[in-house]
Amino acid sequence: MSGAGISVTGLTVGYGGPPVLDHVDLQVPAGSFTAVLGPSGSGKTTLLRAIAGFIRPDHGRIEVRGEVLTDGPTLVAPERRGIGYVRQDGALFPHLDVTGNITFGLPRAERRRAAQVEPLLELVGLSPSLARRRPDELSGGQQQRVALARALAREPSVVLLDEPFSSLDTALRAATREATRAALAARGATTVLVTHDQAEALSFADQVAVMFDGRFAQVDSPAGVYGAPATPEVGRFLGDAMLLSGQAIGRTVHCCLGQLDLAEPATGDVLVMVRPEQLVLGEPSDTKASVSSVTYQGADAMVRLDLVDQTTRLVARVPGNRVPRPGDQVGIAVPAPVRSFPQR
Ligand SMILES: Nc1ncnc2c1ncn2[C@@H]1O[C@H](COP(=O)(O)OP(=O)(O)OP(=O)(O)O)[C@@H](O)[C@H]1O
Repeated sequence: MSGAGISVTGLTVGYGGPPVLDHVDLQVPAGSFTAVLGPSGSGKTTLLRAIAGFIRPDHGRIEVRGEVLTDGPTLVAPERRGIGYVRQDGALFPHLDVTGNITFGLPRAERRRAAQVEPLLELVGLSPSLARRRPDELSGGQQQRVALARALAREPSVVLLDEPFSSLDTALRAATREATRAALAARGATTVLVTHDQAEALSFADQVAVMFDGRFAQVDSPAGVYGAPATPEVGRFLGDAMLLSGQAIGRTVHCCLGQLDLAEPATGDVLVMVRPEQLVLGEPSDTKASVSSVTYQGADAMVRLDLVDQTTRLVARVPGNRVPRPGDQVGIAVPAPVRSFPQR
């Protein structure tokens, strides 16, 4: 197995009914970060719970650090897996202070050594002055970091994070995510993060596994799933994407935006995927459009366009200092090669 991290093979879970996970394979190299990204109900938490040992699957094998933990009759108990698991809600004990929460799972002799809590708090970006506070005296982001420190206290080499940042507001979310990633990287932990937030998955992970209906549609680098999605559905799920009908011949495709270069050769009827940042607006040219509306966002703006003489509606992301006005006529160029999918 690659780097003796996590290896999942043929994992099928049905909870007594039709499969919620259907022959799922996943390799997470040791010390790397994988994000499992998918819509609500696609099976992400089920996968994490199976790796943690809370579920006996119908089929499949789970190895961690080269050791078989789940396979047929073999089901190593969760507490014997050496895996840290951070749940969505953090789940701190309300009657224990920060130190009590962090040391809770440790052997009794180690619990008394409060000194070891301080480096853990620093590792997750929390001030040691918070050590005696109870959870209700902490912000949501601080509580999440305490939950992470608790998971790290046993020094697990594998950490599973189930949407741990979803209850936080945008700024706190980014800061907590970065502190968490840095803390895990400092420990060399093998990490799986479950999320339905594509920006979170792309920024956190070395590898993104996109899950729909209990199967992985694509497992690839962040640039791979965003820039070269395996299917139109993956393309749409990873960010804004326009899918336009076209005819491909080799490295060229004809569509409503004219003749565009293809990143990969194709033939016949295709769907062309164009992301808003790939449209470059300029002086009216062969491909003309009128601006129907603009949403200014500071650094950039989303410009909705109607192609002249056609019914096609498009959206372009343009720099915030070069924003056209509604009613303007503009030319559209697509200088970078685009992706296409066979028409089904
Ligand atoms: N204990 C259970 N018994 C029966 N069905 C379950 C159980 N837990 C989850 N399911 C079902 O399995 C499917 C996948 O659930 P899961 O929680 O793994 O999805 P998810 O992708 O993590 O969703 P979310 O993003 O909403 O947390 C859902 O249809 C859910 O209803």
